Amino acid sequence: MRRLLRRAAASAPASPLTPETATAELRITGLSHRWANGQTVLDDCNLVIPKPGLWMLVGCNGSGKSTLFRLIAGLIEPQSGSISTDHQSALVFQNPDHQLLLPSCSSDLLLGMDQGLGNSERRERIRLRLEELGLAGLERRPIHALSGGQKQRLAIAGALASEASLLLLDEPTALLDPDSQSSVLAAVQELCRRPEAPLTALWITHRLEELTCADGAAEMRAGRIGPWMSGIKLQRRLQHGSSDR
Ligand SMILES: Nc1ncnc2c1ncn2[C@@H]1O[C@H](COP(=O)(O)OP(=O)(O)OP(=O)(O)O)[C@@H](O)[C@H]1O
Repeated sequence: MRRLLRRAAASAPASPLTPETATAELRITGLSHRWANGQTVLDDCNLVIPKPGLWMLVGCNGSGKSTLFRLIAGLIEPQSGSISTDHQSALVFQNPDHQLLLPSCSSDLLLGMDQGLGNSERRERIRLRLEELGLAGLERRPIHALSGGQKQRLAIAGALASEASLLLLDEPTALLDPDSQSSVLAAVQELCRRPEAPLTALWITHRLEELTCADGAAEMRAGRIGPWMSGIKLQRRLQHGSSDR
């Protein structure tokens, strides 16, 4: 398996992995980020995703959640600290219309696929990706004829078409009605809990009811990440206005 290790240029060169590092799906150590205007957005963040599953982050606007995702996805280089994972990551945004670029379901999935694959292999992968997101048989469906929930599930299928196994979902249900919200959440939950090759998903939400579906949940506050706890426990804490820190 590939292991990606991004660390700040100023820190020591990448060393052989310790056994402890090797078992985590994602390990973030001492990660800080400051914007050019001097604002510290992430302040010595530490996070370990110990196993595949659906892991949720909550935090008020501006607490640094999306910046953290951009660092994990490699869109920004760490200024200090390190990010280590075996997985290829892919981002899924709030609005699938910003992510779906081609006119039909299959053409959109093709875009993210390894261009070296043969036609039958591509067709089979498209079929599988659609099936696992509850979109079986919609290869030729124009994207404008999908519901909001179907579009978001297609965006997730697109992320997986690139062979990503670490999904970074940034408020993927914020624009959806309750039924579509449930369909997206259930689809991701199933992918994260399937017996074979379960995915690891990190999911940002402001919808506290979603926390009950998480395998673990943590709060981001002023650029720091709190400890993992059960989604129900974090939900209760936030509803009652208390916090660990
Ligand atoms: N490219 C940038 N340059 C300067 N500041 C930025 C940049 N991107 C984000 N910020 C600032 O960093 C802070 C954190 O932004 P971020 O988008 O990570 O927060 P968030 O927790 O995802 O918020 P929200 O819940 O509103 O999406 C904000 O104050 C934002 O204005």
